[in-house]
Amino acid sequence: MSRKKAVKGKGSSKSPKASPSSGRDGGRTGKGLAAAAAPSSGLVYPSRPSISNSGEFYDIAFKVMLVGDSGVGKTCLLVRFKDGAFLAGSFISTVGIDFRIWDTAGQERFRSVTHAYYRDAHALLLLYDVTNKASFDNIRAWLTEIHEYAQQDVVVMLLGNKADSTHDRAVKREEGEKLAKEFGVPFMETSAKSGLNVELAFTAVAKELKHRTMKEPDEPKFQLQEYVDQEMRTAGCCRS
Ligand SMILES: Nc1nc2c(ncn2[C@@H]2O[C@H](COP(=O)(O)OP(=O)(O)OP(=O)(O)O)[C@@H](O)[C@H]2O)c(=O)[nH]1
Ligand SMILES: [Mg+2]
Repeated sequence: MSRKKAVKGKGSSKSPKASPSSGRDGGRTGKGLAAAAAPSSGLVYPSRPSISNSGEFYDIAFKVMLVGDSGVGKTCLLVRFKDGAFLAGSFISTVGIDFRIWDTAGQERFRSVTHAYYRDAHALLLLYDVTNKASFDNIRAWLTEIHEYAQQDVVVMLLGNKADSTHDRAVKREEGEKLAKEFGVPFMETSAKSGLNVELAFTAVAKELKHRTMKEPDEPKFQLQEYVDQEMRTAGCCRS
């Protein structure tokens, strides 16, 4: 697995619009978004390092999707990540992995379109809004949908977004933790507004995907939730 061969200035990145759906944001797209869908296996192993839309070389591409009710902050989270942490050059840029993130529309009327894109997703960031109880209650339905349409081994992470909105909070952190435990998925609260845990959410998923692909047979499994908890402890609970 060779490392990334060259990196152009991140600021030069201009992702084409190829979102699987278009919500209120008109289908704004994310970092390194693929112009064409990945092959059905999902994993992209170019015979030689290929160049991504952002002008970076990579050996493997992972497809990550942001899902959840309309208005929970999917697009904002992606924009925050894309314009912040990722630009600083992180874990992802050092291992030569293209991390393609697909922003989806949460509106019901686009749901059937989104389903079609679950199949080859490697990871799903499932968001609810901590100020919107209904978006939290709908998480069960989202998880059912994910089980139905996504790959069995898809990495799912539950994110309670808008954690900055302390006055309007309608869902306690403990409730999010409990639900995540029930479904055996990692969980954290985020804020696209303040940046809380945004980088951590994406890098934790990237680490899990990288580990799965590159791990030696006798290497222990990457513990995503443990990693997240450890990182939050190290950062004194609130990363931005
Ligand atoms: N306070 C606060 N507001 C947020 C946060 N993230 C998003 N918002 C606001 O929530 C609203 C919806 O955000 P979007 O990112 O467009 O939501 P979405 O999930 O992409 O919605 P759809 O595209 O319709 O599925 C916007 O008004 C944002 O400003 C956050 O972390 N904190
Ligand atoms: Mg959106």
